This record gives sequence, C-alpha cells and structure tokens, in this order.
Amino acid sequence: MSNGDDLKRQVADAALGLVEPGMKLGLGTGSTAAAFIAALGARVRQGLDVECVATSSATEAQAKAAGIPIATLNSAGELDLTVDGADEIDASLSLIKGGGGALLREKIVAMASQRFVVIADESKLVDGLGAFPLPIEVEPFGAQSTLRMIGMVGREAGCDGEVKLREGADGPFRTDGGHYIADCAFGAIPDAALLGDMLTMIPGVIEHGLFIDMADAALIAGAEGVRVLEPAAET
Ligand SMILES: O=C[C@H](O)[C@H](O)[C@H](O)COP(=O)(O)O
Repeated sequence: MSNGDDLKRQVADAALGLVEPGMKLGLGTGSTAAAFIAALGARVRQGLDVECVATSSATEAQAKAAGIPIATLNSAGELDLTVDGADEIDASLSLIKGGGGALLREKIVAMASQRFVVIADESKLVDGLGAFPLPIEVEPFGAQSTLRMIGMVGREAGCDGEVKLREGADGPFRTDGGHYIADCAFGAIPDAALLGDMLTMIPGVIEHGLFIDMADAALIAGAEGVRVLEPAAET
C-alpha cells in the first residue's frame, strides 16, 4: 500500500468515528471518499444500520457492492452527515472540488446535510485556492460560448488562465447528469466568493466547483496522524 493510500485509509477510519447507528449519510466521490465507503461497508456488513445517498454513479456502484443501502436524496430527505474529499482546501475550509466531475451532485448532497465533513491528506491544504484548475459543470448547448463567458468573468474577478473542456475517452467528458466540465487554469483566485457569485450568473453554467462556507470540518491525514480543522470563527 502506498503512503497516499495509507493516509486515505487513516482519514477514512477517522471519519467513520463520526458515524452513528441510524444516520442518513451522504457519500462523496473520488479516491478518498472511496476509502471511507470501503471502511463504512465493512461496518455495515457487521450490522451497522445506516441509509446512504451517493453523489455519483461510481460511488453508488461501490457502495452497493459493499452492501451499503442506497436511497435517493428525494426519499432520504435531510441527511445527518456527508463525508467527501476535495481537490484543494484553504484555511477557511473553502474548497475546490470536481476533479472527478461529480461536483454538482456533491454540492446538492452536501447542502442537504446537517454536517458536511471533508477528508483529505495534507497535500490538499493550500494557502490560497486556484493552483488546481477549477472545474465548472456546463450545459453542452453552446458550450464554447459559455467557456468564453467563463474566461471573461474570470478576468473580471482577477483570474486569468486557459478555460478548456475536459476530454473523455470518446469526446468531451460527460458528468452523471450529462453535462460537460470546463477546467479553468485560473491560478491564484483572489476572491473565491466573488468569482463563484459571478460564475453562477452565466446561463450555461450549471454549477462551479467552489465550495465556500459549506464545510463544517476537515479531517486531514499527515505524518503526525489525523487532525481536525474547523472554519475560523468570524470576528
Ligand atoms: O468530483 C470529484 C470530487 O470532488 C472529489 O472529491 C475530488 O476530486 C477529490 O478526489 P480524490 O479524493 O480522489 O483526490
């Protein structure tokens, strides 16, 4: 097992400590969330009673194979806890997500949860967001026009960099919802809240991968073990 895999397993085990019998859980997407799902599955097979909502078809398939009961978000209603990974995490627990293309369902599920906890290894911690190209889910109709508008809006928000469609095995990558993903190499994002607000005003933008003021805590695995970060209190 690589060191990265070991850190994912450690942080997944730590997140399992937040799960109580009878909880309704949101299950994130990506390799770190997959480590959590594997750990959760082992507990479910030992008799832990939970009801879960998946943020992607990949997560749903993994969870079902592990014996975890999966419900729709419509039938589950409000969730107690969602556990998910991230591509970048800053000190205020603002996130970039969507490296795996699941950001829309991830954001819907996180918003439907009383508690949203991010799990990651310490390589995901950043001083400022933006080194990881920001994923934005876009409507396929007129996508090139939407990409140009994203570039313009980015420059107005102080970000500049290439905006390009993510490629899949056979043409543009498609999300579970059938949309495209624009990856935006903005570099440093000076004001993520402003950029997020401006992006949502573009009609072809379905959702962006900036998760601001959403995470209640981050569990971060590193050489010294797993530590808990919480958003700094407003002064
Ligand atoms: O769309 C994918 C998600 O936002 C993932 O949670 C994110 O990309 C982190 O994935 P990983 O844990 O594999 O680094």
